[in-house]
Amino acid sequence: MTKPRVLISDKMDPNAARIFEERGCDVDVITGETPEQLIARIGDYDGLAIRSSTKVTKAVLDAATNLKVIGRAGIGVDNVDIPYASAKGVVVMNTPFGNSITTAEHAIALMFALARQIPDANAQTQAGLWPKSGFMGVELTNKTLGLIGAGNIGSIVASRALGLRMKVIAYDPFLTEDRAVEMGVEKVDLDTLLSRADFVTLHTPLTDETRNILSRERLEGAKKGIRIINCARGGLIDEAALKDCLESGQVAGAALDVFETEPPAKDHPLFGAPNFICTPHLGASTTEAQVNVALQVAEQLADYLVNGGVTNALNVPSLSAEEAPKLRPYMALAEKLGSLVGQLAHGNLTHISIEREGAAAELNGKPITAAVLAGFMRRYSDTVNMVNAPFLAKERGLDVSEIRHEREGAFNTLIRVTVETAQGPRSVAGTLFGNDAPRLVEIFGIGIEAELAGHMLYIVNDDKPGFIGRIGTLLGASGINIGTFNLGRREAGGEAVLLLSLDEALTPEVIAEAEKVEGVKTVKALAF
Ligand SMILES: NC(=O)C1=CN([C@@H]2O[C@H](COP(=O)(O)OP(=O)(O)OC[C@H]3O[C@@H](n4cnc5c(N)ncnc54)[C@H](O)[C@@H]3O)[C@@H](O)[C@H]2O)C=CC1
Ligand SMILES: O=C(O)C(=O)COP(=O)(O)O
Repeated sequence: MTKPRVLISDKMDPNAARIFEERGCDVDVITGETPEQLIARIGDYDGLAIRSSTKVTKAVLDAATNLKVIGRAGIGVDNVDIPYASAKGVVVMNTPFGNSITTAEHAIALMFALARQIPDANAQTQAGLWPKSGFMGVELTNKTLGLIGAGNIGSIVASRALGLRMKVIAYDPFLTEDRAVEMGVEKVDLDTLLSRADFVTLHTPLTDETRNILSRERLEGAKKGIRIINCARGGLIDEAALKDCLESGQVAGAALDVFETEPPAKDHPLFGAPNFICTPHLGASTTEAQVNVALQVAEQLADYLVNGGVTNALNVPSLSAEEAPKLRPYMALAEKLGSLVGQLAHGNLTHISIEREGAAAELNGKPITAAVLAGFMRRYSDTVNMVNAPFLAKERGLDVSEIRHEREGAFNTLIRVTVETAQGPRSVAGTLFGNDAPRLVEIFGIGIEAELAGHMLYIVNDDKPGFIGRIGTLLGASGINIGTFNLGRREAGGEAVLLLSLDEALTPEVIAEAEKVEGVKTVKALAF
């Protein structure tokens, strides 16, 4: 088997490359390239490991013809076009916790630096001045800190600020009252936060909702003398308005680790503004955090490329280490059932339902549904996988329903996939033998027991003596070897189904001959 190839395109702790190699991947570390250079190179790789410098645009993804997974050694993924990656079937993962303490500590460091004007005082002192009277600071104790975004980093900042005896208030539409109490913060709306906070610190992702969240209007309407820290993303604050507010004294100080455009232009309007300090996107830059995220991203990417394990993915249901071994045979079964129904059902299919019965009902349904859709959507495209199948299904207007039956039926675990056709509903169902061997047990209402693999021949016929012999003779005369032979029928003498696994693909000529065999109603070559 050829080894998966991984490109590390941003500076990363060397542990990442080591882990990739140990886990059976070929790895290249090529950083600092232009977008054009990356586009020229990316087609060679199965995996891409990045930080915030590499921009994974539509053009990069179009050129990434072999790419299966992108791993962000860090948290923010606004540098990746995730909807387009999803449409292309590329998994996007991040490392959601590896640098959160480090980034929270940077926000606290910047808060102290603002309160005591440390960077300026340091520069002037080292320049030979002794500006003891020019740097009157403020205490943090008893001041109010306003958190915008109270997720992982925001909550660490809150705990540190509470330790500094600050009062912490938070604006986050997804923060529950219970969680706010647990964190020791007061949940408020954004206007209240800005009217009460002495310091404001931002910890949200950059999204359409959060872009420009500190707009000119909000900055001008905030409590006079507020101090602002942004270790999240440029684009959250109106930079031109911030400069005006610093100059007017409306904002008493601002510390930015991130800019709308990085690196910012040499003549960025904020440079030189009063009480403005900045760092070059250093929030995650500690030895500890960089080792954490490098190890984690390499483990996650290698696990996906080598074993199909999915951890911390942003566009596909994750499979935890505990559930992955249990779910994998179900996903194989689900994909085969989706593929079977997709190959057999005719016409414009607008509805698919996925029922899980018995033990299957207890499992995480999302990966199972994604696997059914991956199999099913192959009737429309060869490049479908679990990542893009749900998107493609939505694009085609396919209505997907999921049903759980806790009770067991004839099998202790079962998945049934049904599509609505012009002739009515058509179902196939399968189970696992010995917990890990997928088996088809029902096809369009007829009980059968068959493996679904490789090349297969599906025939619906009248249940009459001599039929099996005639088909066997035809295949033998055509030089096609039969692997397994499975039969099912509605009732004796009624409609019957024959499902054969074959050692090679059927030719159109053999199919045409099979259609002529007496008693045959339907013939279809299947491939899994
Ligand atoms: N400067 C740096 O080097 C680093 C920056 N970051 C940035 O920090 C951000 C936050 O990271 P985490 O706390 O780990 O993410 P998280 O996902 O744990 O928390 C984000 C919080 O923002 C909240 N949120 C979403 N929309 C909001 C809105 N419209 N208004 C207010 N709150 C909203 C969410 O509910 C969530 O609680 C990342 O997205 C990343 O952009 C992260 C690491 C390093
Ligand atoms: O993890 C994040 O979101 C960060 O912003 C860290 O960025 P970096 O990996 O230091 O370029």
